[in-house]
Amino acid sequence: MTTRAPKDIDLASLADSISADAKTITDILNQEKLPQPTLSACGPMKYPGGPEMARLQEARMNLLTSAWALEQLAAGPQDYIYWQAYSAKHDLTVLNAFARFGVFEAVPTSGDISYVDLAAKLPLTERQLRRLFRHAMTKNVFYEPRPDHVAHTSLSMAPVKKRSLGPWINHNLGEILPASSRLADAIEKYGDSQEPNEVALGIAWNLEKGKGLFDWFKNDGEGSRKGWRARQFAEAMESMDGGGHDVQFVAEGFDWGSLGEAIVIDVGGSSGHISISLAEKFPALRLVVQDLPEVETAFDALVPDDLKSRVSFQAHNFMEPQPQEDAKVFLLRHVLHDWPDGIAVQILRNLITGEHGVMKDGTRIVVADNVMPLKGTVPTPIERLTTTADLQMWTVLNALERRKEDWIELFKQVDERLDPVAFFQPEGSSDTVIEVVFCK
Ligand SMILES: C[S@@+](CC[C@H](N)C(=O)[O-])C[C@H]1O[C@@H](n2cnc3c(N)ncnc32)[C@H](O)[C@@H]1O
Repeated sequence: MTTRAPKDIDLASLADSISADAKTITDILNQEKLPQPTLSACGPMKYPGGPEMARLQEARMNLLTSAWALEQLAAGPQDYIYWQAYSAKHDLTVLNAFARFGVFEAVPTSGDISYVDLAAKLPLTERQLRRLFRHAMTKNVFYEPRPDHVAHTSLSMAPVKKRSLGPWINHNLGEILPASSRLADAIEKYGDSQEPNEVALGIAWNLEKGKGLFDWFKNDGEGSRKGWRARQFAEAMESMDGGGHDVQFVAEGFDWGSLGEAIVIDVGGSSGHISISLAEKFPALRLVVQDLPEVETAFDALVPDDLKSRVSFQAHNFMEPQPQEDAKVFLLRHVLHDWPDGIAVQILRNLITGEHGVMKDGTRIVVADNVMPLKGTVPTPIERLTTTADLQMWTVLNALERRKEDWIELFKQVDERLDPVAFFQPEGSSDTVIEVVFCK
């Protein structure tokens, strides 16, 4: 894959490639008798994935890349930057308000509703609703099928059909967006600090000195509400199944079937969505999800009855030595990227030297995380997921997304006996699955 030089990008060539890629996608969906993408509320939620859809996914990535450039050329440089600075933040704030006040769910999934009737169902006035909707509709989030009435499009239906998108919006736009807007302030205040507490998040939320993201999540709220942010975060993580983070990629990235009957520890496994999907696919596995105690209620709500005998929850702080001794694999998905090197080293060492002594020979650590790609080696939409994750980690924890050589160096720093034997990035995945073997 090569990056095109700016001088080679023009309106006519973009329009041609968009037309060709759109035709490829349409034809493949027709051949497979699958529905076409649409903004109509009843449309499909996402494109089909898997290795057999590689050609469709490639065309889709090209189409997105070209469409973004087309928008920029159509706007022109001055207007594009001006509009970005002016309008884009409000695209996000309307989504945040819709999620916070239950607007997505309050609009009927078929037919429409008047602004007056909607206001009667919600803690928002008719005037507030009209203003929020008016802006959202410019980006096809809801539409007005007749005057003074609002109805769903496929975009506004997404959080209704996939409930975890609500907590995903609340976390990203309610909690992280105020912090992102303070990144420049954090740079001015802390320079290039690697301390997890000297971050934009702390400035935005006025966090107590020395307290970081997960302390805040655990402790915010009073009485039964205490820890509500940790629970919301766990629900938000469930929506990380799609957009390059599909849960199937963890299953595809390592030969779980070869383990036979085995115990797998899902370290920092949140509400267990990855363990549940592995348990469904690999019936010989037993999985233990370890996370902060505040997350257990979210786990209880998610784990299906028929998997309860094979997927369990254990409250465990990974800053302390590992209590499980019989595991064949420790899985860490989207955990190490949350921490700067010094702390990531400590988390991994706590696995190697646990409460019961040193890890057995041949035990594996499977890491599913971004490996920062070399520039121009992955499609732009996938690259944007890695750069987004990198900035998000910087903003909230002074952590980072690592390049392959950074990962190799990290394992070496932890223990010379750790051998990263495979780096595998499933087709369409933004994450790479890294298999690390402990050899005594
Ligand atoms: C980014 S999430 C990843 C969740 C999950 N592995 C996934 O792939 O969706 C990081 C997880 O680490 C957990 N965590 C943070 N600090 C922890 C600690 N000290 N001990 C155990 N878990 C912790 C958080 O509660 C959260 O569930």
